[in-house]
Amino acid sequence: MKPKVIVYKKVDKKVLELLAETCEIIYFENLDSETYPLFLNELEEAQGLLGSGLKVDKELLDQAPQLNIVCNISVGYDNLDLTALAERGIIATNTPDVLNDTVADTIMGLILSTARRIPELDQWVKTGQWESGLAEKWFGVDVHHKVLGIIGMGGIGSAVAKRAHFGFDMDIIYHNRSRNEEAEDKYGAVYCSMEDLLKKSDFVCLMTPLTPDTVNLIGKREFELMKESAIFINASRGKTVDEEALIEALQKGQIYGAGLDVFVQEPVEKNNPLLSMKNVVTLPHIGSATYETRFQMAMTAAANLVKGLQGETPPNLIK
Ligand SMILES: NC(=O)C1=CN([C@@H]2O[C@H](COP(=O)(O)OP(=O)(O)OC[C@H]3O[C@@H](n4cnc5c(N)ncnc54)[C@H](O)[C@@H]3O)[C@@H](O)[C@H]2O)C=CC1
Ligand SMILES: O=C(O)C(=O)CO
Repeated sequence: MKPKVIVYKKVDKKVLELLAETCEIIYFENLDSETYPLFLNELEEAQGLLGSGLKVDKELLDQAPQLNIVCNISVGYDNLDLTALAERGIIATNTPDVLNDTVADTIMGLILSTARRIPELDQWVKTGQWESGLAEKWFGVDVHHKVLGIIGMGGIGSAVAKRAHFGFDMDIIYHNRSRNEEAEDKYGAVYCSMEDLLKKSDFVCLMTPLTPDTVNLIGKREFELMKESAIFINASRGKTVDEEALIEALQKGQIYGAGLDVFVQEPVEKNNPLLSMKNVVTLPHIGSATYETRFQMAMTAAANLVKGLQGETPPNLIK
C-alpha cells in the first residue's frame, strides 16, 4: 500500500505526478477555515506532509500519530518545532539553494527602489504630477560604489554579494556566525563585527534565519549605530527586527529609509505606520515568488518527501 501524504499548498501538476508514483496524495490547495478541519481529519493517517508556513508544533503532531516526515517548500523552517519533531522521530526537510538567485534579485530590487525612490516616483508620474522638470527634492541616492553590509552571509547573502560586487561595484562587508571564505575570495567580502558593520554600511541587509538567537537581532541600539543616510533591507523574517524600533528610527530620521519584504505580522496590519512612510518600500513576502523558482522549490520538496518515505536520507534533511 502506498503511504498517504498531505500536500497542503497549491503546486504544479508535475509535482503531484512525481509524488503519485510512490504515494497516495491528499491535496488541499490551501488551508483556510473550511479546509483546515478536513486537513486535521486526514492528518491522523498521514505519513508525510508537504507545504509551507504551517505551524508544526506539539499540538499538531499529537494529531498525527503516523507521521514520518515533514517537507517544507521553503528554506526557512521557523514554522517547525524541531524538538517536538525529534521527540517523535519525525524528520524534516527544507529547500535551500534553488531560491538563492531569485531572492537575491528581490533584495537588489528593494535596494534600488528604496535608494532611487522608484515606487514613489512611479506614483508621481501616474498621478499626473510630472508637469515640469524634476526638482532636487525628488533625487535619490546612489547604490553603486557604496558599502553594503550583509548580516547572515549564507546562500542568499552570498548571491546578494555577487550581484552587488560584480554589478554595482559595491564594497561588501559582512557579519555571520562564522567566516565565509568563498564570499571573501569571490566577492571581496570583508568580515567584521556587527557594530562595525552597522557603523560603516550605506545599506544594511539582514539575511539570517529566524531562530531564538536572532529574534529582534536588529533593535533600538542597532538603529542608533547606523548612519543617518543608511538604508535598511529585511527579507529574512519580520521577527528578526524589533519593528517598533524600526518605526521609531525612521520617524526620528535616524536612518534614511527601509526596504521590507517581511513583517512581524503577515499579512501586515493595514494601520502599521510603516505603510504610510514614503521612504519605506514594502513587498508582500515575495522573495522567492517567481513561477520558475516556486516550481523548483516544490519539486525539491517532493523529491525530499519521496526519499524520506523510502527510508533513505533526503537531500535536504534539517539537522
Ligand atoms: N523573503 C523571502 O521570501 C525569503 C526569506 N528567506 C529567509 O532567509 C533566511 C536565510 O536563508 P539562506 O540564506 O538560504 O540560509 P543560510 O542558512 O544559507 O544562511 C543563513 C546565514 O545566517 C547566518 N546566521 C545565523 N544566525 C546568525 C546570527 N545570530 N548572526 C549572524 N549570522 C547568523 C548563518 O551562519 C548562515 O550563514 C531563511 O532562513 C528565511 O528565513 C529565505 C527565502 C525567501
Ligand atoms: O523559503 C523561505 O523561507 C521563504 O520565506 C519563501 O521562499
